[in-house]
Amino acid sequence: MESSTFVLFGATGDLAKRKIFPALYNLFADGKLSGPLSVIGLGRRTLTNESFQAGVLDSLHAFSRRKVEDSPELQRFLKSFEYSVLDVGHPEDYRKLLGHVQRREEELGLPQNRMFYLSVGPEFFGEIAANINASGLGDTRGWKRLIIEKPFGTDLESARELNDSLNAAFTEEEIFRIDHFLGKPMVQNLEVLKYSNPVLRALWQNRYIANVQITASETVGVEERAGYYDKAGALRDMFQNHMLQLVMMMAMQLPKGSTPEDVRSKKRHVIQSVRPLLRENLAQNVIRGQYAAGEINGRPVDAYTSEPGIGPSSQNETYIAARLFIDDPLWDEVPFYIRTGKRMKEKSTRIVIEFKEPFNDLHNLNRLNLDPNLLIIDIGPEEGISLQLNTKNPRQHGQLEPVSIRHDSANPELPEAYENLIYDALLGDATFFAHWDEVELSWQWVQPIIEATAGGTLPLHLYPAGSNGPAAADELLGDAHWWLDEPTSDAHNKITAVHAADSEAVRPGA
Ligand SMILES: NC(=O)C1=CN([C@@H]2O[C@H](COP(=O)(O)OP(=O)(O)OC[C@H]3O[C@@H](n4cnc5c(N)ncnc54)[C@H](OP(=O)(O)O)[C@@H]3O)[C@@H](O)[C@H]2O)C=CC1
Ligand SMILES: O=C1O[C@H](COP(=O)(O)O)[C@@H](O)[C@H](O)[C@H]1O
Repeated sequence: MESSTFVLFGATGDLAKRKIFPALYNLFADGKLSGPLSVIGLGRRTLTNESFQAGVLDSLHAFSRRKVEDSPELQRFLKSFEYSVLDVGHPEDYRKLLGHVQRREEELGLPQNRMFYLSVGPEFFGEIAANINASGLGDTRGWKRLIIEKPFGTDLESARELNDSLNAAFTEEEIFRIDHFLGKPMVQNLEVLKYSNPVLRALWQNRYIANVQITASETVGVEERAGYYDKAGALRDMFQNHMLQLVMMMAMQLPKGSTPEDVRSKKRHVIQSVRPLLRENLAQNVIRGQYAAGEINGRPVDAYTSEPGIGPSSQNETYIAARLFIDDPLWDEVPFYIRTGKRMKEKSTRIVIEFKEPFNDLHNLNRLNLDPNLLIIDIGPEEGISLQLNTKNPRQHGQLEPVSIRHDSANPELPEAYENLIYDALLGDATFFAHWDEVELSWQWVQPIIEATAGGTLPLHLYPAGSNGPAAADELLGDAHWWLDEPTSDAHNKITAVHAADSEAVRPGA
């Protein structure tokens, strides 16, 4: 890897503290950052280099997966961090920054490779890119790259505008859009699983797969992010990006030895082939939900509308589920059920593949009523793969029963998503970053949901905190059901009953 300067906008913020500093430290400690390191942190507040370095050290103690002990190496790492005051809207601050970057390049003998990481609100992205261009920061004799965080726009139009403003200063090849789900080891493993296991590879198609279920459930609520979340909702916070990326990663098929371009082209093909949502049947295919008061791990929790910073009549969704189809011969008529929500029963990101049971079709007189074979891919917080098979139980008169074969791959030594992604960006490998085409096509697909929500035609279903989501989401699956949902509490059963009897529990749109 060629050495570079890492210019971090938003270096005094939450993401820098929780994810970016620990990721850089772990890469450094693993010996993955070759040559001298130069990180220049930016923010409006005034900090000396020493106080900035002390903040970096605090964040390592709090968030690094690796134990942090004082050593000459640690001191060397901390000394590579310097700080400059920069207000996004002040062009003179960028000229000052250019002087700072050049001074460090000379002091450390660094090539003019510059990584600009925008860990600031998306409203600043366009202005920063323009100022990088205008100030000369982008005129390098080496490479320049831009890492940006989500959210990438708030709808199709704003995403296009944002992309145009970035393209004025950076080419698509220079832009690395982070979707941290793509940095998770098990997501990165998905493709390998398929091409290196002939058994799975053969089964990865509509002939054998009955349906695919992708769940990202969380027990946390809105926390301190009311201002952002009440506008974004689950649709923009998780669904348009992380969930649709998981669909692409799950459904694409690649030959071994594929290039990053092949991966992106296959992903584009998948998202392009997702059958468009029609206004007429949107409510049968998409379920929006919001958590009511409930109980999580034995503790009572408030309704979303009672959370600090959220209005009592908020119509924002904290849960969304959808049924979608991919119009491609490999996936023809295989439903993909996807859902994500806050304040649910458990924290879990998981893909479940339900295989068809050829003997259980209606015309077969020898129906066995077997449980289907399931392939379960646990992405987090526990990582692992399980296969559910049917076998005879000799102690139960040879009765058939399901057994699970499981491999747990959790390992605290494994790099975290941000480490993987920052490392790849430094190498210039864009495989696990979202290409603009994927982002644009994802917004295009969710646009009818945004419009129906704004027009009040997509109802908002309440679900009790601590449940598996609104009962209406079960109906998406018809005769099938969500696999591996933990049993729900009485509260859930009660509210399900209320759903049926009392239209108060289903709020029509705003
Ligand atoms: N935190 C998280 O877990 C996640 C965050 N993100 C995204 O990452 C980005 C950063 O989030 P987060 O760290 O949480 O946000 P914070 O609000 O914690 O930090 C914002 C940062 O931006 C800087 N900043 C704000 N205004 C200006 C300005 N006018 N000029 C220069 N710097 C400015 C602040 O510095 P100062 O106050 O010193 O000016 C601060 O360093 C956002 O886009 C967010 O959506 C994405 C996924 C997860
Ligand atoms: O991007 C986001 O992801 C987190 C969930 O990520 P995970 O890695 O903890 O599963 C979510 O809590 C947050 O609202 C969202 O912005």
